[in-house]
Amino acid sequence: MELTKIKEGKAEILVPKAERIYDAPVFYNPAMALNRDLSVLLLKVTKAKRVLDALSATGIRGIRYALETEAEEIWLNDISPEAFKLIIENLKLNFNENPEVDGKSAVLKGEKLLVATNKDANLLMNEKFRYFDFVDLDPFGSPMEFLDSSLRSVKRNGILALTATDTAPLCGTYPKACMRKYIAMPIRGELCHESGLRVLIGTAVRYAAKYDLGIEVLFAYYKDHYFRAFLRLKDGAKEGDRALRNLGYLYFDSKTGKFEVEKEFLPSRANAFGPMWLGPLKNQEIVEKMNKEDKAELAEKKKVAKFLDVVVNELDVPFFYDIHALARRNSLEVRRLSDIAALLQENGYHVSRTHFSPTAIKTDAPFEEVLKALKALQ
Ligand SMILES: C[S@@+](CC[C@H](N)C(=O)[O-])C[C@H]1O[C@@H](n2cnc3c(N)ncnc32)[C@H](O)[C@@H]1O
Repeated sequence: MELTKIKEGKAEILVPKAERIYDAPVFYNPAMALNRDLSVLLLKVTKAKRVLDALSATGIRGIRYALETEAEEIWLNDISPEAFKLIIENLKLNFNENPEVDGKSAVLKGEKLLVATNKDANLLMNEKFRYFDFVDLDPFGSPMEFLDSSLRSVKRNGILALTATDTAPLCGTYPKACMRKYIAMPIRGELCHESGLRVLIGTAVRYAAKYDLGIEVLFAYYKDHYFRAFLRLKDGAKEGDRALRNLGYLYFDSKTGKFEVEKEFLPSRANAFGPMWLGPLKNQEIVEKMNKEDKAELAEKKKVAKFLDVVVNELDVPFFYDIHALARRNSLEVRRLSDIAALLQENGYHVSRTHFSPTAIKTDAPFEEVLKALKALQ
């Protein structure tokens, strides 16, 4: 395999040379640098010590966690033998020491303990029962096939980080695939990214509940065609019940763009989308701390700062009004978000931008008020 050296954050990583990322024998996607940056910030803020990068590929994620956070014991795993070899090379490159290799595992004991393994992630996570403070699942497509094992492998009160790149099922392009993977009905159209994220979290909540675990969403977002959720497990049957009470359904009138949500275990009406998580998508203290962290060494510092600014100021209410879609559905002209926001604020409502869409607002105003504001500006 022909390799080239890249730098991301504090890590130097050997990655395969390839025309297209999916042709490479070991996967590396530079476009996911922001995903890794945000994960580094969250790890720094939550101070997790024992971390598993379960689907590690080149090792870049786990190596960055070791170099850029307070994590003390970092495991890097991949089922591919080529990836395992490359992880070992990348450990040597970044820590200037040779790991002790024993078959399908390699250990590097220095200031931090680094363990590379070449196993099926499900097998490893089941072996390491309630062992990790933080488990990161960053797969091709859906994380669902690893979800059960990861819930066993994270300590009770630990953190589970999920990436899902299967946006076509979660955004309703392939509803059957969403029903199979997530046991939920997705929605298409302007709300699909927030809905897809909430379906992903809702599924994790339902899986966790059977272990008498609840979930707190520390931070969840959609960006660049992927979903990401950092979920804190909460120990106990009561916590499981509490999390389930945040599940519910979305109803959408495609003629007007009016949406409604209901927090119920079962839908009360026909044409419901879900079940999905309708609770908060962030812990305000955590995202504010992430935003205050020093970003100088991050790979995408400017993009991270811009993105977190929106997240920190975003109203944490389910769903938003995409002004372009609202105008189109109601045969109106598009008007500036700031003008609509000003009218709503004059009437005592809260309004913010949303990271889900540059052409949308989040507000606690009812649909009719938002429509009235848009009409008043015609
Ligand atoms: C999207 S890549 C991971 C990218 C990496 N996390 C990063 O940030 O660059 C997914 C990886 O999962 C590995 N993989 C797929 N199925 C696996 C399994 N059952 N157990 C362990 N690794 C697996 C693949 O070999 C691949 O390297």
